[in-house]
Amino acid sequence: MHPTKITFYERFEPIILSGDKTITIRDEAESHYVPGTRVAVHTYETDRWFCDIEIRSVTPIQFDDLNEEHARQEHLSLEDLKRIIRDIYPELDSLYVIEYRLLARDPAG
Ligand SMILES: CC(=O)Nc1ccn([C@@H]2O[C@H](CO)[C@@H](O)[C@H]2O)c(=O)n1
Repeated sequence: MHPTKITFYERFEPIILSGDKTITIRDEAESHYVPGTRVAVHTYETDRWFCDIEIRSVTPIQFDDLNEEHARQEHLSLEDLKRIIRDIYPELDSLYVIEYRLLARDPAG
């Protein structure tokens, strides 16, 4: 079964809902999303739903190959992106770029 839910740290909610953040970078355990499928987005902290996304692609990436284009799609500087990924995944080099588009957001949010 393909996964139909993903969580994000709450601090990224505004840039996801504005459409400025269009990728997330995850480990192998979270790499099994299927392009074309709809996924519910919840906050990591409280499991609150805040939008749905459609998966566009899932692409393997090595940490050392992260570039300015990934940073732009994360709405971060490359330096900040690398620091954040090192905080979440210390010592992990094999990562996955999950590209998505915003489908629906909570009208009350
Ligand atoms: C449980 C768990 O791992 N949750 C994660 C993991 C990653 N991310 C963000 O995705 C991008 C690349 O990693 C960065 O913007 C990260 O902060 C996130 O919001 N929540």
